[in-house]
Amino acid sequence: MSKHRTTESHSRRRSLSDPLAAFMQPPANETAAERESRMRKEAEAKQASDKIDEMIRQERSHRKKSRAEVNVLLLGQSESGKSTTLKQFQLLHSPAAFHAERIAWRAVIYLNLVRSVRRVLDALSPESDEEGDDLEDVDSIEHTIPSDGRSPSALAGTKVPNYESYRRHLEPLVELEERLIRLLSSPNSEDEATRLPYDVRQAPITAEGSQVPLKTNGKPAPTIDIPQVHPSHSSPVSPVSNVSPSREVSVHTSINWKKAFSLGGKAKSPKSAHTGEIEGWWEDPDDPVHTLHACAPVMQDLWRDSAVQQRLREKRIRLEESSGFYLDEIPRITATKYIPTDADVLKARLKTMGVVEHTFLIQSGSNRGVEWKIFDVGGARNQRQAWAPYFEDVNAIIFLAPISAFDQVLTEDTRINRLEDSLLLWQSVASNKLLARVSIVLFLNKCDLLQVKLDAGVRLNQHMTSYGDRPNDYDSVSKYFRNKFGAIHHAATPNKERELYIHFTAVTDTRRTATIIQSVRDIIIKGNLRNLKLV
Ligand SMILES: Nc1nc2c(ncn2[C@@H]2O[C@H](COP(=O)(O)OP(=O)(O)OP(=O)(O)O)[C@@H](O)[C@H]2O)c(=O)[nH]1
Ligand SMILES: [Mg+2]
Repeated sequence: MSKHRTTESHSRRRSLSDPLAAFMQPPANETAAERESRMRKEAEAKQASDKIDEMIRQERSHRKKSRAEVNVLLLGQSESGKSTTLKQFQLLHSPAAFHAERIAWRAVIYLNLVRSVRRVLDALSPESDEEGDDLEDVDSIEHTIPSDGRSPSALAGTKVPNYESYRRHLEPLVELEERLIRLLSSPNSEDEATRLPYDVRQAPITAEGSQVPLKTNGKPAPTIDIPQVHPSHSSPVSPVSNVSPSREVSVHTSINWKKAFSLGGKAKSPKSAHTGEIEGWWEDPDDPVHTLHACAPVMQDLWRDSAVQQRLREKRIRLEESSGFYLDEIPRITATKYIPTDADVLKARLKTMGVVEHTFLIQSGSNRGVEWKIFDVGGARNQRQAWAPYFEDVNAIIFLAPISAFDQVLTEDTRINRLEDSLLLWQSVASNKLLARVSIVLFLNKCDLLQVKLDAGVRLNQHMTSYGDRPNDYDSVSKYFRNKFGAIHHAATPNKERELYIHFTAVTDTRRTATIIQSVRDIIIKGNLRNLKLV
């Protein structure tokens, strides 16, 4: 009771020194009805005041967005090319850092290569015939939907006489694959032995779906994900890794992931510490390159074997079009002193989980450089819920739709056609009210693969009946996609003034992409200036 009185007398005292508060004080002889009316008015006044506060906050945030920095979000389904586009931004705007990081991609490229070899062996194994060969058995990356209605196994037949010999000679790759995955995921176990050091903050390997996101600065740490081959093709003697469960394996990473793999520190020979000589990993007998180098001739024979090629054709496995394909360059990639080229890094495949942020200082004309933040998100279905929080502060979106994927299905849900998924995703982005004032640039990506596919005779109308009898050539097909995506935006956008910029891209092509990035930069800057005038 006495406490209550004290509080009341405090507020009375405060009110005497504050004329506005004194004015707001209830009259001493206020009736119940007067009190109710006063309370209602006060609540209304508070609501109005909160609304003004919110407007001020929004305006401040808008002004900040328009002036101090540009936030760009890369969106699109998994394997659409978002991370590759980010690499192109790095190559253009921080080439020194990109080059310094090239060596860090060695482990990823090795793993991509080893996994391609394994896919070939899996496709040849007699077990794969016995089990049937439905589309879900192997990563769907290189699998396509048969357009003639027949299952690939119905066509399988060619035997590969040297299969057993290939399998035996390539067995060391089983252990190597396990090691590379371990290296990419758990730094503590092997970094001494391999000269591929890791950031110790990375979390251990986990199956997708059971990941425990690490936190950095309050946000979940980005993770990487390495596609796994379905174990149904394995046998006790098959060179199929026993670290490979049926699901994809996730590897959590942190911002320092690439730094941890770089040439600094342990990637040099211990000798260099004493002599000052720059020596390399090739001196270390435990480095993964030696196993690869030793297996290279057999890998090469396997890939060049006409019976193997025939078998892959029968099974409609087109590894050449899949992510992380290096089988055409085995001698170069497995050379002991191999250093990844820019093109190799752009081709390397690591699935993104979470959101990765990169900052660049971008000069435009006489402008003294504006900070650009580019956010690269995971595109797989279970990753998309992480996108929305980034919508609020975004200035521009680059949406990637891989138009070569019209005959492929999603890895995460093999019932869904990839292009259908892209179209739906595009519609939901284009119609999003939160993004109404955000500039949107559409990359109709993987045009190089589209050309190859159409040239190989794959018909679009077998997968999209709406294409009808139009010619199955690159010009007609690409125009059709442009119109289709354009029409969806036109119908769905809540901002009819918004101009849509569409580019046909192959984001692994550095020269072409550099030109496109320049023009995207100008579009985004222009859009930003326009918004600035509206403030
Ligand atoms: N040939 C060709 N390959 C491409 C193109 N764009 C991307 N790739 C390759 O496709 C694979 C997947 O690209 P990413 O950039 O990792 O895809 P993403 O959209 O980041 O995928 P998530 O991280 O799973 O969301 C990589 O191996 C790229 O090198 C392209 O235009 N042409
Ligand atoms: Mg990615």
